[in-house]
Amino acid sequence: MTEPLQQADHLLKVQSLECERDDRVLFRDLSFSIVPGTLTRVEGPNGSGKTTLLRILAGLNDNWSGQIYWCGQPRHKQWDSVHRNILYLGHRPGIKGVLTPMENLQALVAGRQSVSRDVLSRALAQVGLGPWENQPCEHLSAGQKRRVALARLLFADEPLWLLDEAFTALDVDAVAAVEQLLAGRVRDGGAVVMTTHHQPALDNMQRIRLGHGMAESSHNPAGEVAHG
Ligand SMILES: Nc1ncnc2c1ncn2[C@@H]1O[C@H](COP(=O)(O)OP(=O)(O)OP(=O)(O)O)[C@@H](O)[C@H]1O
Repeated sequence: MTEPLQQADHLLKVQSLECERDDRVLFRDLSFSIVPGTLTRVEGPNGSGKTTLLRILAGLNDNWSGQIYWCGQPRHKQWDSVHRNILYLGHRPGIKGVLTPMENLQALVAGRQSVSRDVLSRALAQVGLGPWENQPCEHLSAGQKRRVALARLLFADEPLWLLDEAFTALDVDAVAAVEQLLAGRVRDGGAVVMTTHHQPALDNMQRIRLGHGMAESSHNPAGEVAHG
């Protein structure tokens, strides 16, 4: 379980963020806040820096300048809290092909919670993988592999989820199920930041737009507007 966070009006606060790659500015002077109970979509064309931004927020990319605060304090002073309280799912499913969905899910939730095999089995059934529970993942389709990774979200109690292309390869029913999961998470006070080329059927999204050398954020449900 995660520990209580320090009181602050935001989980993440980003100020004047700049990132250059291959001598190209991906974004500059980008400022926004991520507050509890909100959903934020990072938008932009291919190559505009969405994955890069998400990895920076997760602390997986150091190639940036600016300020990043976590719960009111400079992020670099509290990596333990950051790592405990942020869930990052990358655009690749991040599962092992030689392992079964059950074994992958056991590995994904291990270390945070002790969850029985029956509970994991129900979670796999919930994401439509019941019949494939014990097949090696290398024999599954792209969408089924993505479902294995997304089953992890059913056990995720981290206050901030960073999801890169979570809808990729999912069929219509699975997309709707993930949307419901995210909406529920936000209703419960969690925060979600995601990249997706799919237009989610979700209300009150803050948008961060990247691309064409421009970056801006808009419609912060918490009332704060920042721009690049
Ligand atoms: N490992 C890397 N080394 C160097 N440059 C990279 C690397 N990964 C990505 N880039 C460059 O960084 C830029 C932004 O890539 P990024 O993956 O963040 O874009 P994106 O908006 O997520 O794209 P997409 O919509 O295609 O997923 C691209 O120009 C890309 O060429």
